[in-house]
Amino acid sequence: MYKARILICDDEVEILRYLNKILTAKGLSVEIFTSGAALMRRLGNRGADECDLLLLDVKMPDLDGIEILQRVKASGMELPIVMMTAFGSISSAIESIRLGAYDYVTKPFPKEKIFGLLENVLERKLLLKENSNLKEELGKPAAADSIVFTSATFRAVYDMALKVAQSEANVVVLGESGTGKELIAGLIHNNSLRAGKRFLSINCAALSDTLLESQLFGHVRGAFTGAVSHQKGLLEEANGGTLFLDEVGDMSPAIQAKLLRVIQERDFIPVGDTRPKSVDIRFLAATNKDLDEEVRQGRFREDLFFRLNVITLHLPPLRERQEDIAPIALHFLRKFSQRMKKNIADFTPVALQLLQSYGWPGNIRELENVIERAVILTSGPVVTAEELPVWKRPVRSEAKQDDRLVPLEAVEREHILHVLKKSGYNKSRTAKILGIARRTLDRKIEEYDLDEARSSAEESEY
Ligand SMILES: Nc1ncnc2c1ncn2[C@@H]1O[C@H](COP(=O)(O)OP(=O)(O)OP(=O)(O)O)[C@@H](O)[C@H]1O
Repeated sequence: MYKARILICDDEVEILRYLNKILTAKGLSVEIFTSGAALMRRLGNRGADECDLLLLDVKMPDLDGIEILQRVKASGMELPIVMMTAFGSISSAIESIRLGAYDYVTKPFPKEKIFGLLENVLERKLLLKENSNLKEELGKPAAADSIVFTSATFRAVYDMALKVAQSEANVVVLGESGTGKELIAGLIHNNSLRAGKRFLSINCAALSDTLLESQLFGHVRGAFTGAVSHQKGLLEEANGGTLFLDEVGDMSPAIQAKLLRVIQERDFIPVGDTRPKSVDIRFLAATNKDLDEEVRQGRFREDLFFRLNVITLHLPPLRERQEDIAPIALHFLRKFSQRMKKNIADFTPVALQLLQSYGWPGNIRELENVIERAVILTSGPVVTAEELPVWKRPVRSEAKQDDRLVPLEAVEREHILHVLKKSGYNKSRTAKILGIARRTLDRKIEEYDLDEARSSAEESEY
């Protein structure tokens, strides 16, 4: 039998004694800490791998619970945290949920409340494990990362996502590549009534039509050459939960028609089968295409669009929320230095300024890659400008374009990228518009790493 391990941190000895008693009586393994510092020492020395839950008091004299929560989240440890708050301090409880706490309980609490919570956490942990196994098979990591931001622009989207999470409405998340669409979809699921059920995701652009169909609908034995056994599809696997359709704008008309039927009739027929199976799924979808335009052009079915797009969330690109760059960069710095067992605490002011003045066409995914690379290259305690490839291309945010004096090559790079994007990365057309030879364009694309920018920013447009 699996014995769950619970960490409890509170400066009130009475509470610790009470929790220790009821939890050990249930056969759980408990570790208690009377101060934030003691808890952090334990996590620092031994990590949280074999721990299932942290019960954490919000108010403590040495290190407050919110600060500990932030540190644990920033470190990338996968430890669900339940905050314990005093009666009446609801605002800090809500703040802690925003910062990634799993839940909160208000003191004094009956033991049923704690047991209920524990059951949820443990069940969720097992489900997440299953979930990530399945998702690994599909070649994508699970969306269990924490969401970091400080900007009001992102907060508006975040709050809206939490609001719609409670409803059963289907949601379309729009945004450039790498802006966090899948992360937001995961947030919606985790805060919905379906949170205890599965969250599965599939990239509709990455698979051929036949493969996408059999992944979604499953197939019976002998349905097509190579179908040697019966296989459940994601619709069946996600039953009761949420299915995230990434790059939904790339779905072919044939699959669109089949998906519409699933949403309307709440049933589907596996490939090669004759009997429909009923399903109850919430659909979340994302695309970096302009879906309205796709509908106008007749490439995306209007009826499916309306069914999926009950609510739309627009994720702003990183260049429009410059204040988020530093906290997110720091979050990745901690995550990667911990993973690579390095002790890199910060960026030099110049390095940070470079990160903040760059345009991030590949958004947060590009920032993540840049920081991962920097952590590999850094041997000292801080990341300097030398380790950041963006030093070659100090492209600023659009809004501040006119106030800054930037090198000519930065303007040239930006303009070439702009024309490339507008021409759908058609190099001959771009060269013509710019009035330069195709060879010259190729050279500049290489010099300014524009292929790299394009592959991170425009993958699916390709
Ligand atoms: N606010 C954030 N805080 C921390 N990490 C983030 C944030 N937003 C995005 N990320 C991370 O950035 C990476 C890209 O995010 P995600 O995959 O959700 O983007 P996407 O918009 O779905 O990308 P694509 O359009 O390419 O599918 C992921 O590793 C994700 O965890």
